[in-house]
Amino acid sequence: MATDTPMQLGMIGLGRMGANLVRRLMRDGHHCVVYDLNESAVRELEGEGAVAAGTLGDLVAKLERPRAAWLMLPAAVVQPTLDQLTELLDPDDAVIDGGNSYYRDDITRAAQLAPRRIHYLDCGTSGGVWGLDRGYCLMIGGEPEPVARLDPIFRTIAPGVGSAEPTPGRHANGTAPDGYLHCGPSGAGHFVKMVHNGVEYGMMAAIAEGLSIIEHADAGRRKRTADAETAPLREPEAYQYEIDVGEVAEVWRRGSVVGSWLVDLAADALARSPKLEEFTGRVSDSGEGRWTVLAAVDEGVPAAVISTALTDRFQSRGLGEFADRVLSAMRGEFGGHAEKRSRP
Ligand SMILES: O=C(CO)[C@H](O)[C@H](O)COP(=O)(O)O
Repeated sequence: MATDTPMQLGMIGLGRMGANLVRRLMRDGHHCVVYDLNESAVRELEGEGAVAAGTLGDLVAKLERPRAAWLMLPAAVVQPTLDQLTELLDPDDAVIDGGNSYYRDDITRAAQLAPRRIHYLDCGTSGGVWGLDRGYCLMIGGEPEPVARLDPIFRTIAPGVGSAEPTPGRHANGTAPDGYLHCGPSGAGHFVKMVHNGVEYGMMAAIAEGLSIIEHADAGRRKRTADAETAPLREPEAYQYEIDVGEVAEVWRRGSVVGSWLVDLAADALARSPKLEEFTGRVSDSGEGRWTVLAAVDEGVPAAVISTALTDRFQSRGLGEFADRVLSAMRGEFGGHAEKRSRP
């Protein structure tokens, strides 16, 4: 592949996502000027053909006008970086925030930059570490003109039409079949990406729970002590299966209704480590799940699966421990039920 319309883009933030976006752009014939606080990340991409910048000012100076600068940064450092960067920009330049910022911050930022005619686009970017080869699904918000101007950049980053079968009966115009979509005005891109990540929480939780139920299908074989904490297992003979969950994930990948990239990834992880012993099971969350639930509450829309998946993550980090103590205490109070000190 090689683009018909090579463009120049400044990339600020060369972590796994930013660096691979640059590589994908350069592979397709675009020109990148790159900056990161981590100099070795800059040098590495310079070795691959990017133009290195030592400071934000240097990056701005090396970009042709109207400039386009893409931020690929953790949400917490977007604002300070933007404050410095936009001081150096001119009317008609465009900034694209490709990270996972809160869509409400996009609305504020775009409005603040509008009087200076600096365009601010929000671009939800999904694809993770696999995006270099698979491409990244892009969910874009902002004014139509800069979105149209940057089309060759979005087109290169996105997976392209070949990445999925065409949907029968769906019109073929527009860019969604290529894997990128102008979702609406400022904030709309990150709004759609926020909900995408909420969906991700729910799907991940369902896959994990299903595989866990299968992992425990031998519960009838496990020895229980007389003072076990749990009620006796009903019909132990019904739970006598020792099923290899890695093999189940593998077979689900083939023709099943739940086959998906997330199942592919689960199968991969289980193939490397059947009991996943290197994980403690503390699952982080970086904001999008919470914001999705807040939006559902504001809209008055039921979102039980995503909400539960979010609080499961809190539980995984021990944040439910106090509630568990209160439960245990109440149980002791009303029934004199002593808490079991050790697990069977
Ligand atoms: O955007 C992503 C995938 O689409 C990121 O991987 C996501 O930020 C991970 O989110 P969390 O830390 O909340 O699980």
